[in-house]
This record gives sequence, C-alpha cells and structure tokens, in this order.
Amino acid sequence: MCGIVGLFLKDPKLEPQLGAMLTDMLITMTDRGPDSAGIAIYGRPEKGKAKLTVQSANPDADFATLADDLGKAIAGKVTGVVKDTHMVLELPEDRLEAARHAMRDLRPKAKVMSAGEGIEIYKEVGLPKDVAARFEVSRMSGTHGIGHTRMATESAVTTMGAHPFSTGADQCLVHNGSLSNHNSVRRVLRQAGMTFETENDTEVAAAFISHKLQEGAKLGEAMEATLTDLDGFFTFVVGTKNGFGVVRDPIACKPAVMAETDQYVAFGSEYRAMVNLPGIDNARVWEPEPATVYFWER
Ligand SMILES: NC(=O)CC[C@H](N)C(=O)O
Repeated sequence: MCGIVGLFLKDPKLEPQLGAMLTDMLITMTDRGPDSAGIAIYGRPEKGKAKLTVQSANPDADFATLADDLGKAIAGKVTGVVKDTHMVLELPEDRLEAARHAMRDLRPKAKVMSAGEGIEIYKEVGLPKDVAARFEVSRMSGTHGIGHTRMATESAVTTMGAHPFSTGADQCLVHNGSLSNHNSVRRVLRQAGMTFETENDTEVAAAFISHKLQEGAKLGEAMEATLTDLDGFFTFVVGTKNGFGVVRDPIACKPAVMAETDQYVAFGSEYRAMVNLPGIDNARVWEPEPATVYFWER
C-alpha cells in the first residue's frame, strides 16, 4: 500500500489554498498507509533567498538559538520559524551550502529535511491528520506540493524513513511500491558521491534521479532512466523547483489516477483523493500508462 497525492497549480488564484487542498487529499488516503506521513510544499521563491528545513527530536533545546548560531557561522542573516519538531530557516541563497555544512557541527543530531529556494518538507511518524495538524500544513500557500502516507516495506518506521525523500536542492520524491535492486544501486550511487540517511529503497530512487539531474539530464530524461535502471514495483511522484512528474513501472500494479483542468494537475493513488478539488467533475481524468513518463514544468 502507501498513499500518494500531488497537486501542481496552473492558476495562481489557487495558491493560498494549496496546503488545505493537499491536506484534504492526504487525509483521504490514510487507510493506505497509517505509519507515517509527510508533505512537501513549494512556495514561491523569494529572490536571493533560500530555505533549509530541519528536524529535531529535541526542538526546544536545538532550535532556541539556532537562527543566531547559524547566522554567525555563515556570516549572513538567518531567520527561523519553528513548527513543532521542524524549523524553517531562511537565509541568503548563496550561503545555502555553507549552512548545510555548518548544521553538522552546530546541531549534529538535527536532520536536514530539505534545502532549496521553494521547498519545505514536513514528515513524522503518525497519521496524516495528526502530522498535517502539527505543522499547520492547511495554512500554507504554494505553487505545487506532494504528500505521502506510508505503510513501510523496506526500512524502519522512523521520521527519516517517512516520505517525501529529498536528495537534491528543491527536489523530492515519493513512492508506492518496493524496489528489488536498491542495495546495488545505492552502492553505485555512493561511489559517485551521493550520501544516504536510511536503508530505504525510496531514498535510492530519489538519489538516482538527483544524480541524473546533477549530470545534466532534464527531469523527463532522469525519470525515463528509472525505467531501465530500477527493478521492482513503483509509482513515483517527483517534485522539482518548477516541475512535477509521474512514472510507473512497466507492470504498474500500484494504483494511480491523474486529473487535469485549466487550474491544476492532480495525482492520487485513488480517485477518492481528488473528489473535493474544484472543477473535478469536468476534469480530464485518466490512469497513467505503465512505463510512461508524465511531467509538467513552468
Ligand atoms: N508500501 C509502500 O509502497 C512502501 C514504499 C517504500 N518501499 C517504503 O518502505 O517506504
């Protein structure tokens, strides 16, 4: 099982409702994966600024002076907003890599959930309704977003084992299925310099796409490569700063439904995730074909 939802807005008028729409979609998928849940929201990037979303098991101690400490370490202005176990740090775009490095010394136990100009990722063990409420996702605006509710198959039920996985700036991936060659692909990617936080198969798929993008592939090409190099079952939904993509393995036994109107492109593991979207009755609704890449970019 596992439930996936995604929404890529074409109409800016819907942007203030992105978090609320995705939350509703994800809660509808709760019975497909009750052990952990997560959501990636892409806000409109602010010129010259970047965001680092970090997570801590001890947020009071770790977050109290983090914005100031990080500001000193990177010699730049850092502001932060704490939401439960997560904190979103806003900083100068050209200091993003320096900030990632500084975090390892400043707060070695805190985890980086995402980094980039638009992306924020919130994920924890628990049901979608509880995870979404803890991080007030329904109040967030944005241009596109992806949500996941997990029934673990390949690694422990932990915060870091929850989806979405982010392995590159402004990139994320969620997965329904299980990969059979993830250990060998992980070894190859490690040799190429990619690093991993978990033993999870989905993290390997995310890193595989990030590595292809680093090598210069376009989003569609990177997704196409999953069809030749990754074995097993998958429906993947991928987010980038300006893009949103879907691909299913050649057997395609993991369910997927898409809907498109003039206002949005939506993805659900099942149609019921999309019933409350505006204009859904007149949307073009279809099942994505096996071994076929679909993507949209602004
Ligand atoms: N049930 C699933 O689709 C699980 C997805 C992935 N294999 C995981 O364990 O996280």
